[in-house]
Amino acid sequence: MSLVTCKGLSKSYGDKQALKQVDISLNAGNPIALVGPNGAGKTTLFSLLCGYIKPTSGEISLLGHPPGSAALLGRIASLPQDAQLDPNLDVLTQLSFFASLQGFDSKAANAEALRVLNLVDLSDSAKQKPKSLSHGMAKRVSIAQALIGSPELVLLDEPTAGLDPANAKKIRELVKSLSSKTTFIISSHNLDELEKLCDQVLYLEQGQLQQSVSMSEAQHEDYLTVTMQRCAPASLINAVLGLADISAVEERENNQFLIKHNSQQAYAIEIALLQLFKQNNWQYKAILKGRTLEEKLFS
Ligand SMILES: Nc1ncnc2c1ncn2[C@@H]1O[C@H](COP(=O)(O)OP(=O)(O)OP(=O)(O)O)[C@@H](O)[C@H]1O
Repeated sequence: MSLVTCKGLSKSYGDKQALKQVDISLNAGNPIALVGPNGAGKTTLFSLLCGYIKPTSGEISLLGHPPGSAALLGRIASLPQDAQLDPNLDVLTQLSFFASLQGFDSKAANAEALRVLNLVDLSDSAKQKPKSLSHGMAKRVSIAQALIGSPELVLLDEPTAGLDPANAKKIRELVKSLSSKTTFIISSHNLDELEKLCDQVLYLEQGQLQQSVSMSEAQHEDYLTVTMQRCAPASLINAVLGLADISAVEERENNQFLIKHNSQQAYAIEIALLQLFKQNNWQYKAILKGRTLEEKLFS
């Protein structure tokens, strides 16, 4: 069964049309990215999926049910961009309360709250009140809240925004580790992060779904992306262009080069590149099959 289906989905706020005729069909599986510039309609789409707001026109089905239906209780959850914790209740009490709203009895609700706190590595903070938590810890508590009841679908609106790299990494690892049972849809402006996590990327712009990119297809593309330590770009470009089956080499930021080839066997190009680097004593940082997400979306 399709996890999420949207047909002709539109949403207007007064005369501002935030979403325009969006069609989406998503299946359960690896995390899915939702990308787009500020104001593109990402939060509006999440709010519609959660049933917080109603579409102006069009249809939405989640696991075969309309948003907000009782059949979805505990099966879908979200981390809103501006998620707030109750300042008066300690973390464990509020998570237990949310678990009890899902039907857990008091003992099970407590156990479930501890389970999700453990998932976000905050068991030791169970008795803390939100004001004593750092921004990163508070975000992790909100993510824990979204994980109560092990939902099948979790919508994360900018889950790592404002987090330091170590906390952001923890969130990514958590998402990865839960991905076999839960499908995450993640809205973020951090393309590097999404690239690490997601297989499919939805790109919204001015309320319209402009692209749906599959990251796994990248491996079948005729591109390699090479990031060098330090090098003379002109020499590198000339030398790579001199290899067999190379049709173009373009320089990008930070010593990154996009290499387009027309070989059926990408590995032959990789070997030739490594030999070239050795001959010239050039050090590389990374070789990526295909193009980066940024390249796919914006070039
Ligand atoms: N409650 C509202 N009333 C009026 N206009 C709104 C409302 N919510 C959103 N909008 C408008 O709808 C458009 C889409 O907003 P939305 O918040 O969905 O974008 P977004 O992609 O999530 O942006 P960001 O990346 O900045 O979070 C914007 O032009 C925004 O100003």
